[in-house]
Amino acid sequence: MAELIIALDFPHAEQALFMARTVHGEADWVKIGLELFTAAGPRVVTDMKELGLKVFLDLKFHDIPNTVRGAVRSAANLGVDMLTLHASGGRAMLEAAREASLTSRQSPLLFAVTVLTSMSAEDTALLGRNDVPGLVRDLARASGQAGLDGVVCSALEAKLVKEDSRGKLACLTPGIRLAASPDGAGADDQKRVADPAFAVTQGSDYLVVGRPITGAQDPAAAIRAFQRAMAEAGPAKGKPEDGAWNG
Ligand SMILES: O=c1ccn([C@@H]2O[C@H](COP(=O)(O)O)[C@@H](O)[C@H]2O)c(=O)[nH]1
Repeated sequence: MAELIIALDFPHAEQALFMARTVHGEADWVKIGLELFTAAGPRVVTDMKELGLKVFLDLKFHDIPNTVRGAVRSAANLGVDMLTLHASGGRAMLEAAREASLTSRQSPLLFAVTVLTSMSAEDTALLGRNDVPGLVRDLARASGQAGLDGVVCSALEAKLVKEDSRGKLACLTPGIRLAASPDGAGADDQKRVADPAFAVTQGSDYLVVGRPITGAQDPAAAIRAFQRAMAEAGPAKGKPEDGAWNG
């Protein structure tokens, strides 16, 4: 069963904790990203853990292997359950991260970011690749070879990653919106977007949702709406043209 992760993108710990208490009991996972961690520091991780929540630390490490090894060790010591690094950091960096995770007491799950969901083929063309799915697949392969647990991609590539890795890599998909609209309305700054049912039918294991929940009038009700859509995902909804658009 796929799990929902709530992205707590706030500038102050108090706001994040207020939201965490509001959604408590509705979701097991929260995501602490660059904005919150930079503002609030490691203490906010401890606070979330004390509330009984699982913490996904989404700092997307991308540096030389020795530095990333140390960063993963530090994050593991904070007690995070999952963290991210960039797949494009190279094989040695990914392996250093894995070694640090495996030798830590907590061994957090490691997910490699393939192509950010805010990027389109126009963006990746600057990196010499205009086939987003192909680039996601290649970066996912490298992540799998380095022994990582999974990758971050959009729901549009989840099926490809699952098939290519023979189900070995878990898929974590941000860019999830309830009302998937072909003209991109409601997508905010996300380019590769899908609705929850589509993500689940494509094999996504973790769906990350921020603003549609944290910006809702009733965040707990919004979480329930996402969970209902995930639970209702039937096999008939898996056609590529349903529930997805590609900006
Ligand atoms: O490729 C990526 C990797 C990470 N994210 C993060 O997910 C959430 C999405 O928030 P929304 O408000 O639902 O758009 C956000 O914290 C990003 O940092 C991503 O969107 N895409």
